[in-house]
Amino acid sequence: MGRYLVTGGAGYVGSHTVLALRDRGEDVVVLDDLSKGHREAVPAGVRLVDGRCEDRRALAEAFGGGRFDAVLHFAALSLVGDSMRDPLRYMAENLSTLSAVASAAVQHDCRRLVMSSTAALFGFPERIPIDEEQRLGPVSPYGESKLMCERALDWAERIHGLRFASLRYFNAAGADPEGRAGEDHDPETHLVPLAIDAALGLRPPLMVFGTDYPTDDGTGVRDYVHVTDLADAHLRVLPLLEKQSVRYNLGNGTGYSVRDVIETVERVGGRRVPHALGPRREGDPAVLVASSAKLRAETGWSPRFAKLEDIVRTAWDWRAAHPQGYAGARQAA
Ligand SMILES: NC(=O)c1ccc[n+]([C@@H]2O[C@H](COP(=O)([O-])OP(=O)(O)OC[C@H]3O[C@@H](n4cnc5c(N)ncnc54)[C@H](O)[C@@H]3O)[C@@H](O)[C@H]2O)c1
Ligand SMILES: O=c1ccn([C@@H]2O[C@H](COP(=O)(O)OP(=O)(O)O[C@H]3O[C@H](CO)[C@H](O)[C@H](O)[C@H]3O)[C@@H](O)[C@H]2O)c(=O)[nH]1
Repeated sequence: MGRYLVTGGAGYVGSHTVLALRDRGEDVVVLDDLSKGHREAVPAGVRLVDGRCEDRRALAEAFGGGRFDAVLHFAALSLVGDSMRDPLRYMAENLSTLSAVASAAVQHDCRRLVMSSTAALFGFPERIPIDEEQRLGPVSPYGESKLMCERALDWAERIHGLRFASLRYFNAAGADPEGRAGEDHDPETHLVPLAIDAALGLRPPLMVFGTDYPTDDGTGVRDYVHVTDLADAHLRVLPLLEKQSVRYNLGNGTGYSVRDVIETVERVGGRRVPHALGPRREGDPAVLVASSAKLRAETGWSPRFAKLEDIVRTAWDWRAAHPQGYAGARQAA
């Protein structure tokens, strides 16, 4: 059994990765300030340190209980639109959060770290699918902040021997297939939960951002990857860190348009998705689809939920069972 620290483990991708680690019998500590995450998303048997990654006392408490085999770092500000309004906060906070956690890891003799990176590193990509050789060119402070984090880790490796994996997720979606966790953001900006909530009548009609993209149906195309498959990728890169640091683009490799997502939600849920057509959202590329060939070849990773319909079904089931998200679980407790 190993010991792992998961920062941001009360959040969406982090909590699903905590479940994957626990399912494997690992010992897990979560460090999360609950600014976006939920206490109820941290499963029983996992210690939650409620504090900020930049806070020395919280770090000392998290690292205090014994040596970690690796740190999985999810905690970050992660809203692209928000970052366009508050660029310096995004740059400063995402870098200082990563730096504080990486320094503490080195100090406590843990030299393995996995970081959540993003497709936003590539900005408006030159070619589809996007492999690791493509030019990095973020077009938002959020993307830029994650690129700075990757560069900081390069230096930490050279100077402190801290090995790292940077996983550049494309569009995380779906929920734990056993119904133990799901997506509950406030504000919610992601397409799949917004479309589901519109269908369930939990939110206003969905606004389709742009119908004049150079895509088959004019709407934006993305690579939706199941959150449990993302969690699995984290587990699979851990053994590689014994030898080297790695960077992988992480998606299913198939693009679906906004209209595809709407139709899929309607099919899965058996209800209409009320929606209106609107202008493009500033900074949105037309198409983002990953090549995860390198990850597949080097770790054997392969998505269990390759079809959009299967991803959407898990998200639908969780939301239909938790119309108030984790707040419902709080009231029931
Ligand atoms: N969701 C996606 O589609 C997606 C895509 C690409 C990359 N990412 C990256 O993956 C990671 C997880 O994303 P998510 O969707 O699960 O986000 P999330 O907001 O659900 O989770 C982040 C968690 O970190 C916590 N947190 C934030 N700042 C903190 C701090 N300074 N100290 C302690 N805790 C802090 C929040 O309370 C939250 O629980 C982020 O780094 C994000 O940038 C997400
Ligand atoms: O209300 C909405 C929300 C989204 N969209 C469209 O749906 C697609 C997906 O949008 P999301 O907001 O769900 O996801 P993004 O592709 O914008 O963002 C994702 O990829 C980014 C990198 O580009 C970041 O990593 C971010 O965290 C991650 O969620 C886009 O074409 C977007 O224009 C709509 O039409 N209406």
